[in-house]
Amino acid sequence: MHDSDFDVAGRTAIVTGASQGIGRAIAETLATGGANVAICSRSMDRVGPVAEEINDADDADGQAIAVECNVRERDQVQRLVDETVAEFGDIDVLVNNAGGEFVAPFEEISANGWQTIVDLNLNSTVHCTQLAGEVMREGSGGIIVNLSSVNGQHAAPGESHYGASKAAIIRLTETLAVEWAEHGIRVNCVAPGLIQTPGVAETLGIDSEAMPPREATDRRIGHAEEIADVVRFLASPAASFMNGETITAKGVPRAGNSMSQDLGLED
Ligand SMILES: CCC/C=C/C(=O)SCCNC(=O)CCNC(=O)[C@H](O)C(C)(C)COP(=O)([O-])OP(=O)([O-])OC[C@H]1O[C@@H](n2cnc3c(N)ncnc32)[C@H](O)[C@@H]1OP(=O)([O-])[O-]
Ligand SMILES: NC(=O)C1=CN([C@@H]2O[C@H](COP(=O)(O)OP(=O)(O)OC[C@H]3O[C@@H](n4cnc5c(N)ncnc54)[C@H](OP(=O)(O)O)[C@@H]3O)[C@@H](O)[C@H]2O)C=CC1
Repeated sequence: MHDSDFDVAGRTAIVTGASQGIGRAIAETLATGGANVAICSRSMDRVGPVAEEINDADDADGQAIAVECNVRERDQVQRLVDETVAEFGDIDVLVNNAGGEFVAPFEEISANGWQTIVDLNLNSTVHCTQLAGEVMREGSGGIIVNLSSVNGQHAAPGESHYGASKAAIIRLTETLAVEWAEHGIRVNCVAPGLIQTPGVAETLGIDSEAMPPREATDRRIGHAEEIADVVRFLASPAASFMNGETITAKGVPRAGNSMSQDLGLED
């Protein structure tokens, strides 16, 4: 009989952008599964308490450290990598989660506005992957999970900069899966649909108290934990034959078939 192995216990994972939302849920899920997590955000005041909560939780076997790191700054990413190795000895898993956007028509996005979103989503993923990847290539390999978006798979008005950066992450994932296979590194991607997070709540004013449960299959917004569970699968031996893939997790969108309808950008 085959016994599936979804175990992440004893692994060391970096999760970027983990002070709230999807990143926080990923860190908590991996730590509950016994992984040690190095989590970062731009503010120690915001990410520090998340690490404390993980370390104090009875149901989380893994340990957490918090690092203040703006992933747009390569030297700060190097510090994140160095502090992770100093604390836990290695890096087995990298989750490139930090990201964000503003919604604006293409003609209204300034050169700096475009650069900001490409830096935040794509170039940050490059910095983290190159610097953590160096540790993985010199060691015994590793697993990289990137956060794209359904807006990286399909067009949505107001999302040209975000969509382009998230689409590029999908192609980067596919390319690195091929280039780094010989180093024992698997690289995969998750493309979430609309997920209830503080970032989205702020943008769309969605009330988290009114969230339908995970069991609900009809049109709804997703829970951050529903993305975290996909990441945990990709970070586990159960996903050993997954490489260069993008898993879409979008349920049935609330307003129809696209996130832009949810955002009121399309009829
Ligand atoms: C929502 C559904 C899909 C979900 C996706 C998610 O990721 S969900 C969760 C994700 N959560 C979030 O996304 C969190 C919410 N978003 C944010 O925190 C920020 O908007 C940011 C991270 C995107 C940029 O922050 P920052 O402090 O680094 O940047 P800054 O303020 O210094 O501006 C830099 C440039 O951008 C320009 N610009 C900025 N806004 C607009 C606009 N509305 N219109 C036009 N332009 C705009 C600004 O004018 C400036 O250019 P300028 O004038 O110098 O030529
Ligand atoms: N929510 C959704 O519907 C969807 C989200 N996604 C993607 O999932 C990821 C997480 O989104 P979500 O949880 O909603 O986002 P939130 O805005 O709720 O949280 C973003 C997290 O990233 C951190 N962060 C932002 N900028 C930086 C930076 N420069 N350096 C380090 N950390 C940073 C924030 O921490 P702090 O402010 O403390 O720095 C925060 O912890 C993003 O990549 C997003 O594009 C994709 C599809 C849909």
